[in-house]
Amino acid sequence: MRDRLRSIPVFANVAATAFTDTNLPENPVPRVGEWILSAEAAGQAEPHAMSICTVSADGVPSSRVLLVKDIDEDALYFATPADSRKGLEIAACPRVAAHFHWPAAGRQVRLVGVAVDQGRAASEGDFAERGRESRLSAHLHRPGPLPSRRAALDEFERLGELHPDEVPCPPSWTLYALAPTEIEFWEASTDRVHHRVVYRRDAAGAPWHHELLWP
Ligand SMILES: Cc1cc2nc3c(=O)[nH]c(=O)nc-3n(C[C@H](O)[C@H](O)[C@H](O)COP(=O)(O)O)c2cc1C
Repeated sequence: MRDRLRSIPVFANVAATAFTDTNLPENPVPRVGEWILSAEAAGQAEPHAMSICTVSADGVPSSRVLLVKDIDEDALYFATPADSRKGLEIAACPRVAAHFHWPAAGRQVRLVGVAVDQGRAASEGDFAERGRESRLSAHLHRPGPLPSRRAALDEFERLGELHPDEVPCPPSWTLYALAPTEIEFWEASTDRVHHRVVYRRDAAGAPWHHELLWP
């Protein structure tokens, strides 16, 4: 395994860098969206998927992948059930870390911030924009173990019959804003002298400061 893993190419698709010290915006949040779109243009599948790490009340971290639904000047938005593991952990500790890796673009972004519940109207608005199967599958979220895959398939079919037209938004479906206080942009360079810049601010809404970091 060791030799096999060490033979896998890295940064194979790195293009000429567009990341320059003179091209740094004052507000880095929209730049995350720009990097998502340029990763898509570079051929990255699901470039809007980020891993997000939460922490349990007793300090045990856990991470999973979520889709980013929107980005504005101040935050990234994601949606998930509030009674999921991540939702319960956010309720106990809203501080989260998130991460994108776009191999097709040779880039990553790391974020630290707080997750903020956007309320029922925004959550229902997000739910309404999901495809029918995704709306139905949101109703399959239950606590505890699943007895068999058959049970989930049967329940999915039952839900489809129960809701032939409109699929109601589950009360726990929640749109969250991830308002970052730290964002680090990383871009590979073929000479291995990679680029890093970190932005920090004291709180959401406060001014951003940035500095370059050693590779
Ligand atoms: C590409 C991808 C996108 C996903 N998008 C979402 C999403 O937007 N919302 C969500 O609740 N789960 C999404 N999931 C599933 C989560 O990764 C996770 O398995 C699920 O939400 C349960 O997480 P939890 O037990 O940590 O709460 C996605 C998974 C993948 C691989």
